[in-house]
Amino acid sequence: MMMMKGELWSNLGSTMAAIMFTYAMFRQYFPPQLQDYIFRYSKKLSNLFYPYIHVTFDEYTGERMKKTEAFSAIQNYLSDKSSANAKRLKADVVQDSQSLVLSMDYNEEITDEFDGVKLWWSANRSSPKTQQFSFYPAADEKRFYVLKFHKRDREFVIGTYLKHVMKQGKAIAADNRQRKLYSNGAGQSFHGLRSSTTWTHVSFEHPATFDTLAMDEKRKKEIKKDLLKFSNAKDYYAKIGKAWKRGYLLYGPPGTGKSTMVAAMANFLNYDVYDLELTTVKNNVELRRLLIETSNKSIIVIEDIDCSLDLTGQREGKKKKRDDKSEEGTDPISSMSKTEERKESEVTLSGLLNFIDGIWSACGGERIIVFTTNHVEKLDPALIRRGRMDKHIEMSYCRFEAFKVLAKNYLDIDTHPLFGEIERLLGETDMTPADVAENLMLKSDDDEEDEACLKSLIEALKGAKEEARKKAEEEGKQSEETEKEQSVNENVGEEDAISSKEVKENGVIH
Ligand SMILES: Nc1ncnc2c1ncn2[C@@H]1O[C@H](COP(=O)(O)OP(=O)(O)OP(=O)(O)O)[C@@H](O)[C@H]1O
Repeated sequence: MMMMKGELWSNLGSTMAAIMFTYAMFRQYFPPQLQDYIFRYSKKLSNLFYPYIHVTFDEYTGERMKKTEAFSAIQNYLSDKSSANAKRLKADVVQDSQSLVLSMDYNEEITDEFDGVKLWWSANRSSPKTQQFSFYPAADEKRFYVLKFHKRDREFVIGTYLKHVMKQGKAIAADNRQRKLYSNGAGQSFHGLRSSTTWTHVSFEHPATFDTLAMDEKRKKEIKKDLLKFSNAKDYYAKIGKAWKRGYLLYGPPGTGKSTMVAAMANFLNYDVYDLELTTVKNNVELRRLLIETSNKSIIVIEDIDCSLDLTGQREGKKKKRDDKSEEGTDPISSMSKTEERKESEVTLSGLLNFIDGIWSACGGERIIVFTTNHVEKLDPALIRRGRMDKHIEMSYCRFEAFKVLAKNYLDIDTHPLFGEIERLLGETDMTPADVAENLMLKSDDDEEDEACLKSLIEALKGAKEEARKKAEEEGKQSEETEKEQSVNENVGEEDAISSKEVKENGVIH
């Protein structure tokens, strides 16, 4: 046995020596052109017998070194398969440093199978010219994926498989995407000079969904259908030549769930949310800049539109008064800024409408704009006409259907003997879902607590009903008194008219 091992080593040694000797002879006696020629043809010859095709996908492309969409999609596509198949993995932090994603390490290969066809993916990087020890990749290091498949599958891979990889990769990216809530706050201020407003963001983690939204099931279904239809209608909007945008107007009393509805919409469509606070936007120019900066797949919300926009021209007047007051005795720098601010125009209704119809329509797509208001009657019809606000949704007081959703969310119950009384009271009393929810908040884990919550809701509903009755009574009394006063005034007016007539006729002047 020992003898056989020794023989093997000596044979290997002599073979290596023979190869090296032949290679040295070849380099020494063959001219470089001939060497090139021989290499090229030997490669062609070997290709005849090598049945595989290799496709390379670089991470960056072009002079501006833009990250390729294909690389990102492949990275996402392979992340799932890598964690199950690859032996060596590397971990990356994604989603605003909140979760780890595993992918195959460099020089690792994994096998994929699609429709019975076998393919091999490997992750690679080119060795940098400037070698130095560092945790960070060298600037000239290039990363790329290589796909290997049999040449008989060429058509299938190019026509079907790669499309599947791209689609899957993009879908995984959309699922993993950490959505953001943007808000426009004032930028840094320098010596009291306010700089322009900018978007700042935090991750969007509102838990509201259509399942937790207290609303009639039929209306929820209708809204979800409308949203889905919009998000899948890219081709339709292109065909009819309209910008891929949709406007929603949410109106109803405070606490009926307008903000909750926006969150549910964003979670349903997987969109970012831009909370646009118009009162901090200096003028139309700034508004235009902010709107242009919004990204696709987003909901732009303007809450309480009646309070934040100069719909009646009163805002300017109020602001001027405020500025005049505060300018008295202020330092020169801050008073200069206020004078400048006043010279610039405020955000106006026409400015906003122009952006909705014009600029906003011309840049990007897949955007929803939502206006919310507690006083729909105050809004200018021009702002909410169909075409601008395509869908008007009334958020109303809590009725029994909506209550059942809240009872399920808060108490995890579908039915209870007290539901009958609650249904009757909700039909007779106006209470917002926010107030109903307040009563359903559990104070302990006690099983008895469900009943206690429902009883406290019944008491609150009875109280609200009584209050509404008293209010209606008082209002009735007041209107009676006003009517009486009016009729007295009318009588006095008539008497005065008669006496002045008499005076005229009798020609007596006192
Ligand atoms: N329809 C609803 N479904 C579920 N929860 C609701 C609903 N309406 C209100 N709530 C609860 O009440 C709270 C306040 O609701 P929300 O802020 O959405 O009301 P709003 O109509 O936007 O009020 P406002 O006009 O004052 O901004 C929410 O945090 C939510 O818990």
